[in-house]
Amino acid sequence: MTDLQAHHGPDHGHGDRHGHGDHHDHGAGLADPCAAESGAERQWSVDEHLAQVLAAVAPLPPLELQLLEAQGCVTVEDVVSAVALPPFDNSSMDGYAVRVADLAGATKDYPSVLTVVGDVAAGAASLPVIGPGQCARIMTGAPLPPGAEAVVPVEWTDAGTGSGEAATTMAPQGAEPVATGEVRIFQSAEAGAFVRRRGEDIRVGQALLPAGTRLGPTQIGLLAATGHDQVRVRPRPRVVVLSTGSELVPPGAKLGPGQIPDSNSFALTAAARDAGALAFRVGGVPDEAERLREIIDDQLIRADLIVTSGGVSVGAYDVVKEALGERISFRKLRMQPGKPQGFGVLDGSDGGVPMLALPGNPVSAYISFELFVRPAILKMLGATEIHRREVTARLTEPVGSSPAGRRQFLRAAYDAEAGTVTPVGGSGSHLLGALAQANALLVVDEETTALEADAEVHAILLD
Ligand SMILES: Nc1nc2c(c(=O)[nH]1)N[C@H]1C(S)=C(S)[C@@H](COP(=O)(O)OP(=O)(O)OC[C@H]3O[C@@H](n4cnc5c(N)ncnc54)[C@H](O)[C@@H]3O)O[C@H]1N2
Ligand code: MOO
Repeated sequence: MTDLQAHHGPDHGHGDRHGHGDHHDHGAGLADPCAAESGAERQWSVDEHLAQVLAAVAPLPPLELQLLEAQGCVTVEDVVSAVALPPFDNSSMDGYAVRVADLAGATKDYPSVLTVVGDVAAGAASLPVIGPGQCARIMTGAPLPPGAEAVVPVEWTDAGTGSGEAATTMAPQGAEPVATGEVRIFQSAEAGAFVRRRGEDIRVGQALLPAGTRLGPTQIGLLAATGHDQVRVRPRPRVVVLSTGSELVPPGAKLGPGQIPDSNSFALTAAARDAGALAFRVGGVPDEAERLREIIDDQLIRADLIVTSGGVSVGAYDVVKEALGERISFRKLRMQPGKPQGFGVLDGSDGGVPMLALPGNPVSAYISFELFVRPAILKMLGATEIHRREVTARLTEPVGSSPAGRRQFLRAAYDAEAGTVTPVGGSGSHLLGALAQANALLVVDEETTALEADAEVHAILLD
């Protein structure tokens, strides 16, 4: 017995109600493999297993990361702005920087005629001083020159062409851009018109992002805009994903008799990345315990978490169990799919490395990931919300049978507008087609063996 096994909860040895009318449709009319019961062996609830997994993982120690390395990571301290945004008063339009008194009463028929004393492009370092009767050509984002109080867009002017017509661009076709001479302005403007004021977005000393913020594109943009090139976050957990099975070949390879493409390592690696991990896919490992042990021991050096699929049941070639039976705990969970699971903490060179051994059936592996691995990754990331959103919805059609004593997770389509959930495909753990169409998991609790249409149900949203 491993340490983990020694931590079994109070119902150790109770077994469950499984096996007593515990039949459910596996979608393809096959007998339920989960229905075979193994005597009084203790079975774990979903919540007990999850609690043990979460107790064994901790938020990773923080690091300073370059902004783009920190995407998807969670900040560990409040970030305060040392600068103002915008950093200086600047123009929001291509046009002319003016003094408002010079435009009093300006109209199409009686334009104000101003002398253009300079040209201010975005990034301009030296600025002309605008005196009475003067203006400067100015571009969007360029600093407002001293003396100017407002900007008029080029469309309110003749752009210096002398034509008396409103301009459509700063450089009318066929004409040279004019930053000297005179410009006619056909409308008056208020002080501050088309000027973006220093600090109107962010003030110096303003809190930008509180500790615990998950950095998405907009937060990264804000950090860059306020001059941060690095940010202190918890790094992404490094997750090594391994699939086991001698029948597996890489997708795209020619299939020999009995062979199938390895899909789990792809789905699980993608799911780990989606959760915010830095995931490494280690291709299918054949059912050879010694080989698997070597590979896992090699991976320990770079892993914060190891996830395997397959080889955890009771078959003759259940290689994960064979290879690691002494180092992690294997148990049965009161859930469908996902009954057989392994979990433990392996000794790494730099401390313990949690390992979750998920069942090989592709739907079981994915749903197990959603329920146990994803929250573990999010906890390591330091996220405050580690679970998917759950909703209550109205079931559109009956669920004929659900195994007693097991929490069942059915693939489902959730319609947020209608507030409904509809099962998609059967409950078989090999039915990947419907999984790819599902956006939710319909949860049928342990006590419920059938559901009527219109029943109020719980669903876990997958996106
Ligand atoms: N006698 C019993 N047999 C089974 C039981 C049981 O209680 N008694 N449980 C069944 C349940 S439930 C599950 S789930 C599976 C779990 O088995 P393993 O984790 O040992 O998985 P494998 O046997 O390796 O594979 C199962 C199935 O999935 C396919 N598979 C595996 N890996 C991949 C992959 N990377 N990509 C695509 N498909 C994969 C594999 O070919 C098998 O068809 O055990 C039941 N049996
Ligand atoms: O139903 Mo198994 O539990 O296919 O994962």
